[in-house]
Amino acid sequence: MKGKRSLIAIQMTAQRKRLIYLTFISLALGAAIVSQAALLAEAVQRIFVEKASFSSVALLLGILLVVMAIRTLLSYGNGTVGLHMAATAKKNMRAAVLQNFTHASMPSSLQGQTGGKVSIALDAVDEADSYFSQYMPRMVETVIIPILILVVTFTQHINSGIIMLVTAPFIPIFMILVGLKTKNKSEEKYTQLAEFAGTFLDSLQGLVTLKIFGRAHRQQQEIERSSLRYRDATMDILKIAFTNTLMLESIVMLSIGVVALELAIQLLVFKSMSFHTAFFVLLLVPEFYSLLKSSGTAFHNGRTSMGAIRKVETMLADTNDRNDLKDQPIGLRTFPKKLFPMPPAIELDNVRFQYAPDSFELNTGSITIGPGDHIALAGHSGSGKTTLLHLIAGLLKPVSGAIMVNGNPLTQQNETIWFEHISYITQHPYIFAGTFADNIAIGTGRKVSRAEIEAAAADAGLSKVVSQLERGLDTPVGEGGRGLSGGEKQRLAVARAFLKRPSIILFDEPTVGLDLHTERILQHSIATLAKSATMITVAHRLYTIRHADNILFMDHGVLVGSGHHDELMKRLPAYAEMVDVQRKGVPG
Ligand SMILES: Nc1ncnc2c1ncn2[C@@H]1O[C@H](COP(=O)(O)OP(=O)(O)OP(=O)(O)O)[C@@H](O)[C@H]1O
Repeated sequence: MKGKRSLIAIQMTAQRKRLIYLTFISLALGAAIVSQAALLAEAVQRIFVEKASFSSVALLLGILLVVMAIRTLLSYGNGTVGLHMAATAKKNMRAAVLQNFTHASMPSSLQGQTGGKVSIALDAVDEADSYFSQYMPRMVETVIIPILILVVTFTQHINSGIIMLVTAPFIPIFMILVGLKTKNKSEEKYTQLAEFAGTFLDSLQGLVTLKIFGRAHRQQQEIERSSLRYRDATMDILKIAFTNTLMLESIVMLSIGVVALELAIQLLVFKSMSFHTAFFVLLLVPEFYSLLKSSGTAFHNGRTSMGAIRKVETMLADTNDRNDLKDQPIGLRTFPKKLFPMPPAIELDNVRFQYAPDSFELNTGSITIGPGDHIALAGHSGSGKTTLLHLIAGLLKPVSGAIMVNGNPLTQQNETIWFEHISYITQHPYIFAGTFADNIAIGTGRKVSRAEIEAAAADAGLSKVVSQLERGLDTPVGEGGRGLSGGEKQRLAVARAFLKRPSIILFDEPTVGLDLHTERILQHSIATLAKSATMITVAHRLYTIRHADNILFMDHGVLVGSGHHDELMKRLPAYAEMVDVQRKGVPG
């Protein structure tokens, strides 16, 4: 965040033109307010003091009406400019948040609770509204109009001007004191809301697990506690708002009273001023304080908004830091495509990786993967197979060492082009709410025909499953693949890969759960897909390990050996032991 401009400053610069409009409208509004008071004072003077006929003041009253209409229009204009500013600012902020989510690196996407992120993207951005729609227009008005009124008052009656000058600062001082507290409270409110949203979504998604473990009631209490914390934070802000209003009203009433008293004494006791001047000043004084008062309310809303904007800012800064943008792949146009004979040769040169300091560490040593090789990553649970797969995929960045693709560092490849060549079939592929066909079609960025989707489904061994469904490929699938078996989800992922025809297949083999028939279908489809591709499999089945061109055997984050099955059986006791356990325990 150091040296970076705040979100508000960025928005203000982007909307400089509207700020200039606000300034001019406020100037005109100030002039209209003073003119209205002057005309009204003149009309009252003529009608009630000088007893002038109606026809002689008709023109004056006409002008007064026009000025009042202009004043209304200017107020409306100020509000409209503020609303436009708020709409643009919210649109920009939401776009920045969405851009941040879509460009987030793998580790960054995995951090934090989904519900919390959604709440910041929606609620916190919405809360930013009043900063631009109310706070800014009122602040511009407050800087211009009260000064204008004060100058006019001084020219009419110095004593009233002095009273106004002395009492006015109490309002901003009070606003600042309250505002500081409000901003902190508002940040707290958004932390509570994000926490509440996160807990709520998490509980909804894990409802079945919670019920099975008899934790539903306890989780319900946790949601209740979380919602009460949010309520308390909101009530704290409301408490400040009510106290704020009470204090502001008191200051304003008292100040107007003092000026009115002073005017009355001058007019009636000392007879040192005319009725016209006294009435003119008396009309200006409430305008002066009402502007300061409304800016006080706007200030409170503005500070609440600032707390929300600060939350958005922190989230953007956090993910930016984690994404480490300066290390992101280079731009699309600068990438030379000829460096990409596919499938590529991949080399790992002493790659070292850690998720966090003092945590699990991965050291690969030197690994070479030839074009079209079928590699099995083997090792005990937690030995770092998936981490290595993510490094090769470019989803994680090495702390030191390099992953070279066709002789070029992977970190310098363009992410979009690199991902165009990869299919990653995880154990739990994400299935979106939609139809089978929609879910298969996302396998490629290009437009695909129905025939292509049907062919991909058939290649992935889904034809039988689909034919048994009443609506076939148009059958809706629940969010997160609800209603599909683990094998069906993986086959859907394979169908996506058939559409894409990747040069590199990264496959996280299912550890458990598939029946022999489904497993054969899956193996067969993946073997077809892998014919013209490099395939790197996190292998749990002995069958897969034995048939690999090369086995990379990992132990506690270190690549302890590589080679063919027979070779490793002779050379590596740890490998032989793992195979032995597999043979005895798990069907290979
Ligand atoms: N996102 C993460 N943040 C921090 N540590 C992680 C993260 N992902 C994995 N780890 C840790 O890194 C180590 C290696 O995990 P990894 O998933 O690579 O092992 P694995 O060999 O694939 O295991 P399995 O066969 O059980 O899937 C483990 O100790 C794990 O706790």
